[in-house]
Amino acid sequence: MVQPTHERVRRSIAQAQTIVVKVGSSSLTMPSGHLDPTKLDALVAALACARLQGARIVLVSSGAIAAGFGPLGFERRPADIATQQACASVGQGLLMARYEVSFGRFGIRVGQILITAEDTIRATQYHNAQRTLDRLLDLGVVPVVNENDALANNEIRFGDNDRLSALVANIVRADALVLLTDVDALYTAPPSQPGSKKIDFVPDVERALDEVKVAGSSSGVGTGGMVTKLEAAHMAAVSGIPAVLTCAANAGPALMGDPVGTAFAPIKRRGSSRRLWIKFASHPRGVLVVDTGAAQAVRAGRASLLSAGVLEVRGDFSAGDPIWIDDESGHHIAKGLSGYDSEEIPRMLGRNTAQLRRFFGDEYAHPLVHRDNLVLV
Ligand SMILES: Nc1ncnc2c1ncn2[C@@H]1O[C@H](COP(=O)(O)OP(=O)(O)O)[C@@H](O)[C@H]1O
Ligand SMILES: N[C@@H](CCC(=O)OP(=O)(O)O)C(=O)O
Repeated sequence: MVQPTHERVRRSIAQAQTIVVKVGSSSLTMPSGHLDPTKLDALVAALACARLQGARIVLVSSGAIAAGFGPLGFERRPADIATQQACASVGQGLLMARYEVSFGRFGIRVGQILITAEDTIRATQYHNAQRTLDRLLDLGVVPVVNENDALANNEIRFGDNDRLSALVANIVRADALVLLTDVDALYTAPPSQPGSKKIDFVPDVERALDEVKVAGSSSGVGTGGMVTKLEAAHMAAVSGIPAVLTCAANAGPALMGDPVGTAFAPIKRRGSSRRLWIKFASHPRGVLVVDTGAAQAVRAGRASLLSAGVLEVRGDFSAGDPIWIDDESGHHIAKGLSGYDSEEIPRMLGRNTAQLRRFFGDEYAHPLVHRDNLVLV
C-alpha cells in the first residue's frame, strides 16, 4: 500500500461517509463528577452539522462514571469497581438524557448501544451489534456507544473507550476515526514536560509507538491517557482507517479535514475486527506450548493449531478464552481463542485428528485454535 500524504489523509477524513467519533470523559464532565452541558452541547453542534450534511456518525462516548459520581455524593472518581459500576449506571442515564435533548435541537435521534469486549469477539453478538448499528445509521440515527460498565466483567473490560472505538470503527466499516480528548494533539512527550512538541501527522503509527513518549491520564476523570489513544490509532491504521486526534473544541474543523490535531495515516488494508481484538485488546488466560513443527506452521501463517503439535497446557481457561501460543523456549508466537476448556486439553495433546475422533468422539476432532481465531504477535 502506498503511504498516503498528510494532505490526502485529511482529505479522506473530510470525504468520509461513515465516521466514528470518540469523546473522553474530561471533554463532557466537570471535575466535580457532573455533566458539563455547555461542553456536551458544543460537541453535539459540531457532530449534528456533519450529520445534516449526510455523514453517518457513530458517537463512542465516555463519561458515564464521571457524570455519575457527583450525583451519588462522591467528591472524586471512586477507585473500587463496584462503586464505579454503580456510578456508571447512574451517569449513563444522565448522559443519554442530555444527548437526546441536545441532538433533538437539530431534529436528530440518538440510540444507545452498550457493548462489552465479548460482543466484539463472539460471532453472534458481533453480528447483532453490526446489524443494529447498520440499521440505526440507515435510519439517520446517531448511535451513542459506551462500554456496558455496569455489567462488564472486570477481567476483560476495556476500561477506556479508545480501543473500543477502533473496534466499533471496524464493526461499522468506518472511513475515519476521530478521537476527541482534552489535549489539542499528540505531542512528542506529555505536554506538561518542557520541550514536548506537537505532532501534526503520523505517517507510520508503528514507528510513533516507539518514538513518542506517552503517559496515562492526569485529568482525574479519564482512564487510558495517550497510551490507549495511540493503541486505538494503531488499530485503526492496521485496519485501513485514517484517524485524527484532537481536543473536543476542534471537532468541527477535524471533521472538515482542517489540519487540526494529529492525523494518522492508514498503514494496511482492512482486516477483521475479531482478529484485531485478539491481537490488541484481549488478555490471555493461559498458554499452549507447541513443538518446533507446530511453531513453524503457526509462524508461516494461515495454519490452525492442532493438538498433535501441542506439548503442554498452562492456566485455567474456558473454550473461547484468549490464550498465548508459546514455543518451547517460552517466546510468545501468537495469540488465539481456545477451542476447548483447559481441563479438556491434556488428554488431547500429541494426538492426531483421527485418534481424537476415535477415542473421544467428533466434538474433539477440531483444532485447539482455529486459524480464524489466531493472530501472530
Ligand atoms: N505524548 C502525549 N501527547 C499528548 N497528551 C499526552 C501525551 N502523553 C500523555 N498525555 C495525556 O493524555 C491525556 C488525555 O488522556 P485522558 O485523560 O485519558 O483523556 P480522555 O478522558 O479524553 O480519554 C492528556 O490530557 C495528556 O495529559
Ligand atoms: N466507559 C467509561 C469510560 C471510562 C473512561 O474514563 O474513559 P476515557 O475518558 O475515554 O478515558 C465511562 O463511560 O465512564
